[in-house]
Amino acid sequence: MSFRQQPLPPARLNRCQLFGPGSRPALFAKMAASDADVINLDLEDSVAPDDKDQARANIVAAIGDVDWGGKTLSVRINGLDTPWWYRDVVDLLEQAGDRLDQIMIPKAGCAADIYAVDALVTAIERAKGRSKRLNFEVIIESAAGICHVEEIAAASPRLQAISLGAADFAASMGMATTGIGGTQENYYMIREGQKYWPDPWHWAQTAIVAACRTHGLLPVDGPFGDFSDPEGFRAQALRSATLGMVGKWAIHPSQIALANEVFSPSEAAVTEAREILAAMEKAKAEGAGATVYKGRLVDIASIKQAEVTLRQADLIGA
Ligand SMILES: CC(C)(COP(=O)(O)OP(=O)(O)OC[C@H]1O[C@@H](n2cnc3c(N)ncnc32)[C@H](O)[C@@H]1OP(=O)(O)O)[C@@H](O)C(=O)NCCC(=O)NCCSC(=O)C[C@H](O)C(=O)O
Ligand SMILES: [Mg+2]
Repeated sequence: MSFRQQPLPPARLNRCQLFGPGSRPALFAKMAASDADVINLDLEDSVAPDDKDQARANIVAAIGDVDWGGKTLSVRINGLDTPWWYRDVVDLLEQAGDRLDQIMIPKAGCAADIYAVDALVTAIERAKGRSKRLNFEVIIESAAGICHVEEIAAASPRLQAISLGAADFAASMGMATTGIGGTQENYYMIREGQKYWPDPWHWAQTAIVAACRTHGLLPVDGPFGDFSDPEGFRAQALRSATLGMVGKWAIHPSQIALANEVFSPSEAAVTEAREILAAMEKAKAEGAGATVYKGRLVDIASIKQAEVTLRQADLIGA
């Protein structure tokens, strides 16, 4: 371990982030009643340009009017390359109540993008005497974003989470696909006549996980567009969880239970984590730094691995 300790991410659940367009207020109560840990009301790409003002007004009203329970409530503002984003920030901070927990900044390309939003938010918070600090989450979904992901992760103490936006990322990278996440038909290898399909999102995901873990943020997998393919969603989510991501977006209610299941440690995983800690306690009492558990090596690093599972289980109350 470096002299500098790796900070822990915020201690809150982020297994599923449910999105809904700000232009469809009829969905808001359904989103609030769902099992998603995080709600993302959208002002960006699911809202047509002509509907931006109405969507913003819908969201400002709903932040106070709807009972969001214990969920993390977030609004995705428009990108910094549009004429809408500053009005999104101003209206949300000046007109919506304190229930709003965070805003999501899309298409972050460099640390200065986050700095700019931070400066505006900080000024409004001071001017209006807002006591609750607004948090940020960002989406990495461009070539510039992935190149600068580490500086973006370090850009503001308001930052809590970073997601991969597979659709815009694919477009920005010039990837030959219109799929949003998941297996890509033409991304295959051949061995002894058999095709197999590697994961084209792997590199971007691991870069995001590393940047988040370095700076104590929550790494999140973004959308899986084909909501008629639950097995495809589950496969993608399982890969993301294995790589260290803590959750995934849902762009349809049918994806919420899948995300919650994949990003909640199973009973067997929790039992195994507890047994590893017990085995290491025994080893320590006997003066050993390593021991054998179920025929395999466990050592001091295994304690930290087990603690990852147990921290998540504690948050869920399992
Ligand atoms: C995808 C949808 C447009 C589908 O809407 P709809 O046709 O209404 O779906 P269903 O008829 O199957 O709905 C069944 C019931 O579920 C309710 N519903 C639908 N969507 C939601 C939702 N998001 N939250 C809560 N409840 C929802 C319907 O009202 C039906 O209810 P009932 O009649 O009572 O049974 C729609 O799901 C949708 O708009 N999804 C969100 C789209 C979105 O926000 N997209 C932005 C995020 S993805 C992105 O931006 C890409 C990213 O940035 C990147 O670059 O990768
Ligand atoms: Mg996007």
